[in-house]
Amino acid sequence: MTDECKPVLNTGLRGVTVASTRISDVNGKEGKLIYRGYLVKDLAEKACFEEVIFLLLFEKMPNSKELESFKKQIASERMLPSRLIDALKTRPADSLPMDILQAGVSMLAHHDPDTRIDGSRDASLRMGIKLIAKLPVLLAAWERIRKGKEPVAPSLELGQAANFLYMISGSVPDDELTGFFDACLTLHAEHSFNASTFSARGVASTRAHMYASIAAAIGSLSGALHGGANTRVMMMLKKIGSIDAIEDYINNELETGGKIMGLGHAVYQIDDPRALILAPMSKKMGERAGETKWYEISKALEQKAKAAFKKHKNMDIFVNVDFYSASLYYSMGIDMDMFTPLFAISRIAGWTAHVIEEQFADAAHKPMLYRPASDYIGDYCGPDECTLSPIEERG
Ligand SMILES: CC(=O)SCCNC(=O)CCNC(=O)[C@H](O)C(C)(C)COP(=O)(O)OP(=O)(O)OC[C@H]1O[C@@H](n2cnc3c(N)ncnc32)[C@H](O)[C@@H]1OP(=O)(O)O
Ligand SMILES: O=C([O-])CC(=O)C(=O)O
Repeated sequence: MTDECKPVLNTGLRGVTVASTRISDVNGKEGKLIYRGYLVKDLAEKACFEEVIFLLLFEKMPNSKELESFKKQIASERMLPSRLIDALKTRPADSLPMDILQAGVSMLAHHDPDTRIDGSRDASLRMGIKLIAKLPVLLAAWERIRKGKEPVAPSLELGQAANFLYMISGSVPDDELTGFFDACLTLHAEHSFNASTFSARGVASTRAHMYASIAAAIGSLSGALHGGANTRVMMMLKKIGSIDAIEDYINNELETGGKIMGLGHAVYQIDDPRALILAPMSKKMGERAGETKWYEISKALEQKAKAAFKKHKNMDIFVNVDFYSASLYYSMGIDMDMFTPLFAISRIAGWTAHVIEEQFADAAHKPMLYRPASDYIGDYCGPDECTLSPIEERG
């Protein structure tokens, strides 16, 4: 077969089902996202993030007693080893927070005896809960250390959302701010076999432990085409700067083959249901901060980009989760390079559930070690293998 006749195999596994999952479903046609049977929209409106974590890990919504005890369990696991804080203080202040998180997760493994227990579901669950508790504390500690401040010790009383905002600022946030951030955590918590979750599952499929799997997921989430897009959306909004400059920006990107960050999705063929919830939240948070400019530029950019894609590329384009979270976090006063780490301290809930499912699903649904095939383009020496000549004879 000549090269021209060869089928294109760079499919990114789009539409290929690689395993079953009970954790979530992304319906790309209808724009519906379901966590273990519940619509994400309902969860964001009516449940707190800890209820969602419980649902993802234990396959049911908790009752009040279960929730209280689960919240206490998470709070009791928040403290970081002092040697880890000392290590953070040795890192260059301009290290990327996602790199700090990835390295921090690997360092946390050194302190956890559960990593030494091979193959136990209980140990895996314990490691997952420890990571859910510690990841935001690690991030908040870094946010302060890089600015020359001492970390704030985590609270035993506050929930995940309020405690994180408390640890970065040193003051307890009001209920409105906590509520907004809590909903953001719920909206980002899980999304089936996205790139970072698939990375975690790929590592877990080798029976490596929870920390190894989560470190891989964090690396994957950091990329610009995945979770890293939210930071780039804000950079783009700042570069555009005003509604008047939007059209030129879009035309330039489309003409030069660039990407408009926060648009497009590998699964959704309609606006991302999370973006539909985040857009009005961004507007409200802008009003609260006394600056709606970034929301307004986002809204106008969405409309103009949709029209431009139709005109220039004859295709429909849709907003994804990263599009409005950017202006929302910015209005909350969060630094731009912290947006993707915020994604990580939420998605840790989904990742841990997936690692456990990958390793401990019942026999009928147990996934196999991932090992896809590849198409070797072996045209180095024509149709035959290359002759290995001694080093002194090589050109
Ligand atoms: C949490 C998340 O991970 S959500 C995604 C976050 N990522 C982003 O926002 C980055 C920008 N978006 C993108 O790069 C893409 O939309 C992806 C990678 C997310 C998904 O895209 P895919 O399903 O792989 O589609 P693909 O990249 O093949 O795009 C199809 C066409 O639409 C174009 N397209 C898709 N998204 C965009 C975009 N944001 N800007 C410009 N063009 C785009 C592609 O260039 C391609 O055009 P072509 O056929 O002329 O080459
Ligand atoms: O599912 C995907 O490909 C990306 C995404 O939206 C997510 O991980 O939240």
